[in-house]
Amino acid sequence: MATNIVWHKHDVNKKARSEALNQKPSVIWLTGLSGSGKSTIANLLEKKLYSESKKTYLLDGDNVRHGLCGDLGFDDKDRVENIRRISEVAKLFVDSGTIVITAFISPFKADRAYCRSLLEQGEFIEVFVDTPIEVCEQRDPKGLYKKARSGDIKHFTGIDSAYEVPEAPEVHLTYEDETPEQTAERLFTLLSTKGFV
Ligand SMILES: Nc1ncnc2c1ncn2[C@@H]1O[C@H](COP(=O)(O)OS(=O)(=O)O)[C@@H](OP(=O)(O)O)[C@H]1O
Ligand SMILES: Nc1ncnc2c1ncn2[C@@H]1O[C@H](COP(=O)(O)OP(=O)(O)O)[C@@H](O)[C@H]1O
Repeated sequence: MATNIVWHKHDVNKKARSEALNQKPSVIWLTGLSGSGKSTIANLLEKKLYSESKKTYLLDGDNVRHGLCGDLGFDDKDRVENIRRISEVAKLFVDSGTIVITAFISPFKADRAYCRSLLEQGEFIEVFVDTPIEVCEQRDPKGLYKKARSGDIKHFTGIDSAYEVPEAPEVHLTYEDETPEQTAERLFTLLSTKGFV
């Protein structure tokens, strides 16, 4: 625990940075099972925002686990720490004026709520990518469900590790509704309606 530390207030702040970028920062937090479509949707949404000259950053589970969270595994304790670190990073990006998109399974309600609690009212937009496990398992883009079923991977979400369904997400996506492109377009429209872009 760090002690004897004080918070420094800087003159160039979130408001100034946001005005310079002509956008309002936020976190679009995609949550759902492995293979539900988080990365696909996140990537398309970022491309759309980028094409509109918006400053964005995409934090993606697999990528972050190569570096910042490379020391963490997949038991409950490590998942909690994973999302805690991501939340703190997302907050820093928001302070920089950036629109952050995150694509983590983030299976626990309390951890998603933690990120929300770090931000200002309205800045956290929870998007539940509600693809049933049968569909995710059929897609199995990385072959992980196969490995989990055969016991090669332990603590796999939806098989022998929990996923707590969001109770009141800002956006609830059911996989049959639309293509990933249409979903990204809809999320962009939502950001526009809410005045973020
Ligand atoms: N045991 C187990 N359970 C779930 N997922 C696993 C596991 N082992 C490896 N992987 C791969 O790690 C990606 C999930 O990492 P996250 O950081 O998003 O997970 S979590 O939010 O901490 O639960 C996940 O990525 P996505 O498929 O994109 O969700 C998997 O590729
Ligand atoms: N409506 C949809 N939304 C998102 N992904 C879809 C959809 N339909 C099919 N897919 C496919 O499902 C797979 C989802 O993989 P991915 O985006 O890596 O999921 P996750 O990041 O949640 O693990 C991709 O191969 C994607 O092309």
